[in-house]
Amino acid sequence: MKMTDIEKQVGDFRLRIPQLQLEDGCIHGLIGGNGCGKTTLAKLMMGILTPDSGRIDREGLTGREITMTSQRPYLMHTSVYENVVYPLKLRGEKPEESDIRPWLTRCGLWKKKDQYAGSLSGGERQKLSMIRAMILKPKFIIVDETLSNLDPDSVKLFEQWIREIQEQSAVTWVLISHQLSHIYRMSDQIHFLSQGELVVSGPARELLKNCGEERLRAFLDRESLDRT
Ligand SMILES: Nc1ncnc2c1ncn2[C@@H]1O[C@H](COP(=O)(O)OP(=O)(O)OP(=O)(O)O)[C@@H](O)[C@H]1O
Repeated sequence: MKMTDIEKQVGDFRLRIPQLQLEDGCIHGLIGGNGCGKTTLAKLMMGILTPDSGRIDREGLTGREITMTSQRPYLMHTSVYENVVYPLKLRGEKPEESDIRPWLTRCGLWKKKDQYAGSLSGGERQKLSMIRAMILKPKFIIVDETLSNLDPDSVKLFEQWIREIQEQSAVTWVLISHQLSHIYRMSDQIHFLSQGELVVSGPARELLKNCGEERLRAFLDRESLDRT
């Protein structure tokens, strides 16, 4: 996906993306402070928002090939199992229990398959939201702070899962997170937003270890101070 000269106003906030290239089949980390525009940018990628000006080239991706999960996932008022099955049925598929079981088993939710989804814990809801996105086998997945409530073992599990999917099906991932260690472990490319502007993009290791860009340097210093 490629964005050029994008501007988008929402309320008092203005997002500016001069140039953003999201290479296919890579894991992209989208970072920046609270309110800098990460979710707004993700919604533009998804097509939930349209830009006021500029161009988005989705390079042949159709709407159903792009999926987004959020920090506070919207779940249907039914069971865990039905929450996974429903989006597949909407696509005209007729999934068997044996299609669903491995996904829920791997993240520990199979034993809760008949439980009302609204009664899940915050972390369990996030896991269910990830499953709902991944099982649709999209080509482009945006994960907006969706792993933020997971315990370290569960984060590891999903990190492994994301890598497997990327390697097997060349899926493009956009990970939005304030957990820089997660971004550092996972990302091929980093994109840093500051106050509504895309400031710098590039290879993750280079930018996170050794970046001369002043605003990114200051952001990384503040984040690591917050963690001590
Ligand atoms: N519909 C809207 N109306 C008015 N302001 C909005 C709207 N949507 C977003 N904003 C504002 O745009 C700014 C960017 O919001 P956005 O959710 O994109 O930030 P973010 O980088 O994802 O933040 P965080 O890290 O806190 O999740 C915020 O100041 C927010 O209040």
